[in-house]
Amino acid sequence: MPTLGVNIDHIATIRQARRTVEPDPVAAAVLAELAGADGITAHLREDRRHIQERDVRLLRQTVRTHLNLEMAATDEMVAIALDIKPDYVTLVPEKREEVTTEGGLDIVGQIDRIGQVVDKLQSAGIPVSLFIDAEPAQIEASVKVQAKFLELHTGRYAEAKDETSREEELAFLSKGCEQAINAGLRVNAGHGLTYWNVYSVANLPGMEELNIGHTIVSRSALVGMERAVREMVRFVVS
Ligand SMILES: CC(=O)[C@@H](O)[C@H](O)COP(=O)(O)O
Ligand SMILES: NCC(=O)COP(=O)(O)O
Repeated sequence: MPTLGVNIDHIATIRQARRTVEPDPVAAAVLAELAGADGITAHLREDRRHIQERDVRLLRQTVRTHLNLEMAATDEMVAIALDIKPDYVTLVPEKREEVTTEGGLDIVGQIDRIGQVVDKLQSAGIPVSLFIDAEPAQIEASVKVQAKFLELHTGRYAEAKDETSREEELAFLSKGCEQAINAGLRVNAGHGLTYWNVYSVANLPGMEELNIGHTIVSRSALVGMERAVREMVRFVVS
């Protein structure tokens, strides 16, 4: 069975809604580890809409499991990664206007650039994972650039509207997972996974780690609501 990497981006999204200091994603990472997370994932977006550079620097000092830094393959991000040295980097595609990451990274279309970034990071001792759709050509290209890991994008599976398309998407992920493992890559997966759809992906043979964020942050806001209100009632009504 795979391990669980907890993505704490959307704790930071709540903080950035007020540009204040709470809730701190670094504190959330500590609690996630205490609850059994095997790794912590944070995506430092170019537009800094949630995670800030300060968060990644503190996470580097405090995370006791492993820190997976998701980032675009830009010079700015490569410089930050080389300085902070996360346990591994996941290269992801980014569009400023998107609500969330749409589709996987196109390795085929920018093989030279991705190859250079992978080489630069891995030569500095930072293993690289590529966040891609489970397309055979993208997997072959990922082997060519000598990435250590793939993260298969599970967004289409998660958003499937009916059982038939969900099964098709699962079969697509399963084939991709098998192709990548046979080619010597290690395979993670993530995006849009929830308490309701994670089971089948977690059972794909050879899957190493699932990175899950939004659904965990959403649930923590709800399961924590009663306690949070009770605590405030004690201060207000006394
Ligand atoms: C690449 C990816 O899947 C994660 O970064 C996750 O989606 C959280 O970040 P966003 O919601 O900002 O895309
Ligand atoms: N790479 C996927 C990730 O880190 C978490 O995605 P989500 O669960 O927030 O959709």
